[in-house]
Amino acid sequence: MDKVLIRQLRIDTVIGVYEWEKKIHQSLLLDLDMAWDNKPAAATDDYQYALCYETVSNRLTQLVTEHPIELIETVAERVADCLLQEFNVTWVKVVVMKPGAVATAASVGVEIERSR
Ligand SMILES: Nc1nc2c(c(=O)[nH]1)N=C([C@H](O)[C@@H](O)CO)CN2
Repeated sequence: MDKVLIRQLRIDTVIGVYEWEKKIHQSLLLDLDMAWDNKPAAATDDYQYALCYETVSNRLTQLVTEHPIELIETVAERVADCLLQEFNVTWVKVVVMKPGAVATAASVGVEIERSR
């Protein structure tokens, strides 16, 4: 299966369940695997057939930062839903990491796979 990948997309936003977290910005790091047939873009060298990783990155940053969110699970689900609905992706793996959330862990996060 062909994919378009985004790695370590940093999104600074209001995220967390505790009151103190609702007053600050914290970084999330997103890894995205998106099923996409890359052959048409490669065969024509035409951008219109490509899933634009820049457009996706900008849209997801807007989506995640537009409202405060408590759980990283909610972030992952909203991101997956956006990719399936708005970008015509048929399968996606979304990893959302919240580095620094647990002082004794390098990072913590969630991973989901969704399809339509
Ligand atoms: N499974 C999850 N557990 C926790 C989350 C979360 O989003 N998903 N969030 C928190 C707090 O916001 C934490 O990150 C504060 O350091 C705790 N557990």
